[in-house]
Amino acid sequence: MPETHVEPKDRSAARSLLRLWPYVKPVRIRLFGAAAVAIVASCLGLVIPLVLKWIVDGPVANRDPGGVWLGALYLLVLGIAEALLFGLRRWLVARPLAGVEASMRADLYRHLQRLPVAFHDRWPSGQLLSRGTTDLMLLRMFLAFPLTFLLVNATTILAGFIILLVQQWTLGLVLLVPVVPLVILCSVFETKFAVVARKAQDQVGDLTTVVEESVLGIRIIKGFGRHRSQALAFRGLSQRLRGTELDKARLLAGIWAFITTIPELAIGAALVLGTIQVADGDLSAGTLVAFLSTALALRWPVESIGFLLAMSQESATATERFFEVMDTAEERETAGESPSQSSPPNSQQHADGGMVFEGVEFRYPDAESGSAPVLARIDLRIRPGETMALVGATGSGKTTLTALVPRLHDATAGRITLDGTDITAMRREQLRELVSVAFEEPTLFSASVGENVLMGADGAGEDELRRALSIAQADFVYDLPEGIHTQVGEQGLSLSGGQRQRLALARAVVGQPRFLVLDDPLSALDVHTETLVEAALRRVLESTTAIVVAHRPSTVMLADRVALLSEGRISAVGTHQELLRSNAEYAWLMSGAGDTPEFLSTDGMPAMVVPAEKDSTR
Ligand SMILES: Nc1ncnc2c1ncn2[C@@H]1O[C@H](COP(=O)(O)OP(=O)(O)OP(=O)(O)O)[C@@H](O)[C@H]1O
Repeated sequence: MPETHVEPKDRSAARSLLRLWPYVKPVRIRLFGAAAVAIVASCLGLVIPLVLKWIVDGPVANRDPGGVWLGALYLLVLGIAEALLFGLRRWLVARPLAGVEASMRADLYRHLQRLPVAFHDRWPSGQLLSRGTTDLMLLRMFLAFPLTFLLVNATTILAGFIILLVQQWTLGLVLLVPVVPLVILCSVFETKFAVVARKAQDQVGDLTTVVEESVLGIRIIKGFGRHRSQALAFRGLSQRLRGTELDKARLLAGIWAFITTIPELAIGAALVLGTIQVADGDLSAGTLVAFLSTALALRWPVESIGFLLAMSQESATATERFFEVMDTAEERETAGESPSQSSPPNSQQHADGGMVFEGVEFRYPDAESGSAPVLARIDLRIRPGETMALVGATGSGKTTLTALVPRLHDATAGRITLDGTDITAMRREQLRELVSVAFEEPTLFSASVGENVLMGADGAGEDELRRALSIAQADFVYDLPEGIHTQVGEQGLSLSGGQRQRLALARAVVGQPRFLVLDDPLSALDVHTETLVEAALRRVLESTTAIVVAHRPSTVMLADRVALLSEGRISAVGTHQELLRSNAEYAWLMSGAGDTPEFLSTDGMPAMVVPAEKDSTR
């Protein structure tokens, strides 16, 4: 089960939240306008006690019913104005903040597309999903509510205390006493809450990963009857999240209790002192009523500070989680030339054309230091128009080698050239126009069959689509309910493995690429379909330079020559027949499991390994 929890660094919530400024800047006028409207609305609430004082000391003391009615009318107008202004505030922020959320989400998605494959290998998908959904929703809510109300409430509290001190400064000082302990308590609360907020948000990410894996792997779970153990594991994770949420609730309840009780005690003390002053004739009854009403009107702005701080902490955590992804460096662009200078290779210009690997070495970024590289000293030349099969035992590095050509990973040493141009000197878009890929595990997207295939080439039309479908022997699509417009489900689950592979193959050939990289693309086809696809593919391969990972002799037959990969090194290059005759390991790999060719040693291991052809790069 994935579990990702990052302890919050020694950080300031305000500094984290300030990073949102570039997104907020375009809507700042509306946001500040809404805050100003809310401040006016909130301060209108503070005028109500002053009207009460006027009613008590004036019309009530003078037994003037007309004055009381007038006072009531003032109160009604103030109440309606307050409500309308709060409504206006909400209207002002709703649309721009939805826009802020959408643009952050779009940036995150675009960035994810540009991050190297190594990043996606490392990060659980649920962590990325939760950052793009729950975290961004939290941030929209923060900008709409806590951010404004922290400002509004702080201003209201300040204005309220000025009114209290002006009315009766001794009683006002009594209410100011709790400020010091409350500030200390709030800062302790913030530190503790930051830790659990981060934990909870990371746990939501872990939970999302499990849900996603379970949905995608539902066939395996059902097939192996693992639903109970999966459910149990899921329950374990959700219990852990529940525990963290309860920790959050406990902290919030604690701060809430203090924030409510301490000011109440101060108001109680002010009430007793005020009553004594009224009895002594030092204070008018109206002033005491107004003083207490103002103090009570400040209760909500003070009490709300607890959960506003909590929401701000969660939002600071969400901001950090968002920028953890956004701060990760995108794929490196061209090393030497600037993108505008680089031009696609021209096979006519280069005698040294084709696909050439020169001293290529590769080590995965997360490999242990000191461990052997996955690929080492790879020198291989695939001539223009030639098809090279790549054969090797499981784990020998075939997929890794093919992934270097479209730069899904960058070689850690050496270089790869296409028709004489170093692939690192090309823009990635150019490179990926030149090179098409089809992997053993074909991924289809939630789109129509046609759209899935046409993803392989910009600007290709229906003619190219039909040609590609024909090459890949994917004519079955015309029998689907809506032909090429049939939507295939997430990952094409509604299609068989062989059908998906044929569509992935069609996608690889639709753009008639100059270079093709096929990672065992026919493994899920029945022998008859495989024969048909091979016949059509042979025509395509004639006009491209291709590298094809092959596990079976039938796939090897598509190739002009074969390169044997042994433990990350090219150990032999030759035609299928040559290698069958001269290389025991190759013969063993091609013979199928259980077969023990006569030239293998008695322990079943290859008796000899032919070294790589000296001139394999020529
Ligand atoms: N993302 C990764 N991070 C670290 N190591 C990896 C990663 N992907 C593959 N490896 C390791 O690299 C080695 C070569 O893997 P690769 O998938 O290239 O082998 P392969 O020859 O294609 O195997 P197969 O025939 O089974 O598909 C293996 O030891 C594998 O464990």
